Amino acid sequence: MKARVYKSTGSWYWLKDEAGRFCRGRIKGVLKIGGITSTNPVAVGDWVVIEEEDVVAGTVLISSIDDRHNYITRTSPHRKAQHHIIASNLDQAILFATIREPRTSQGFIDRFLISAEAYHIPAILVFNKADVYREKDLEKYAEWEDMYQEIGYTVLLVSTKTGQGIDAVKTLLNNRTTLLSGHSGVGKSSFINAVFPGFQLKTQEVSDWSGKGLHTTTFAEMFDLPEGGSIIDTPGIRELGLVDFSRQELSHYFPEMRALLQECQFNNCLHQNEPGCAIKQAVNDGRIHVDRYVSYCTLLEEIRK
Ligand SMILES: Nc1nc2c(ncn2[C@@H]2O[C@H](COP(=O)(O)OP(=O)(O)OP(=O)(O)O)[C@@H](O)[C@H]2O)c(=O)[nH]1
Ligand SMILES: [Zn+2]
Repeated sequence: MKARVYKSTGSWYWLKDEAGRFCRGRIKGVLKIGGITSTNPVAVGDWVVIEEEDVVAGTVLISSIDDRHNYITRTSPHRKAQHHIIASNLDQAILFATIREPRTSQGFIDRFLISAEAYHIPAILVFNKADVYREKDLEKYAEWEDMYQEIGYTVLLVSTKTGQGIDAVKTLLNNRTTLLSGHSGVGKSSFINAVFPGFQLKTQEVSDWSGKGLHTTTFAEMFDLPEGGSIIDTPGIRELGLVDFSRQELSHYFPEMRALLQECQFNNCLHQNEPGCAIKQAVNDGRIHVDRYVSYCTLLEEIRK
């Protein structure tokens, strides 16, 4: 029978089988996944095959893991030798951000988007605390909304306080597995509490099964939403780390640059001062937003060769 992993504590896993029953499972023998060595072979979000172990105790054995359509790691998706998979099979990642109290920086937003691109996870931007935005903040929001929508990202303005825009986010969560990310204090918990009353209670129940209390800071955990779909919200992974890749790869994770890369005169162009650079041309023409190009240059500086 198939089951999905909701929580991992190292040696035991909390699973939900196809019939909707929760059970506790552990790994049967040695599991190999596509030749990858991982410090935790089974991750939250994985689909696995289970076999009955102890019917009375309700425990099962995990005998194999289905291929993952994507996953996030603590270090990097490219450092295969030592990576630690935190969560898998994500349909989307939402970044909660704010224009005020406090202002999320564009650098942080772009970092998140680039990581999501590198992990092959569709990203959504949700700007919260609309109720406190002043005119200048709303102008900034409008500017970012234009800039990011133009590239193809979904951008929403919400307030968990007044309820503005909340239904639109709720709709996006339906029947999907969503990773929630964002700086501390942007209102992720407020959002969950506002749209899913009673959810807190449920988290408690699920987390108590091990009898060891909550260890959510180190281990990812997935929760079902009452109206279908599930979210992964773990403090330790709220800020998707910048993945580890080469300087050459960086522009591939900017969707607005990706389409133009073939047009640069040099195929190893880093879009700095090279002649015949299609990216710089597009920045000059206004087809690529100059602020996104600045983010690109800043990140390029940070990446060692
Ligand atoms: N004005 C206003 N304040 C909000 C809104 N949403 C959340 N807050 C406040 O922002 C603060 C942080 O909210 P939380 O929901 O705890 O933020 P969080 O993202 O879960 O933070 P961590 O749990 O630290 O990651 C709280 O004081 C909330 O009351 C909003 O829409 N408007
Ligand atoms: Zn170029």
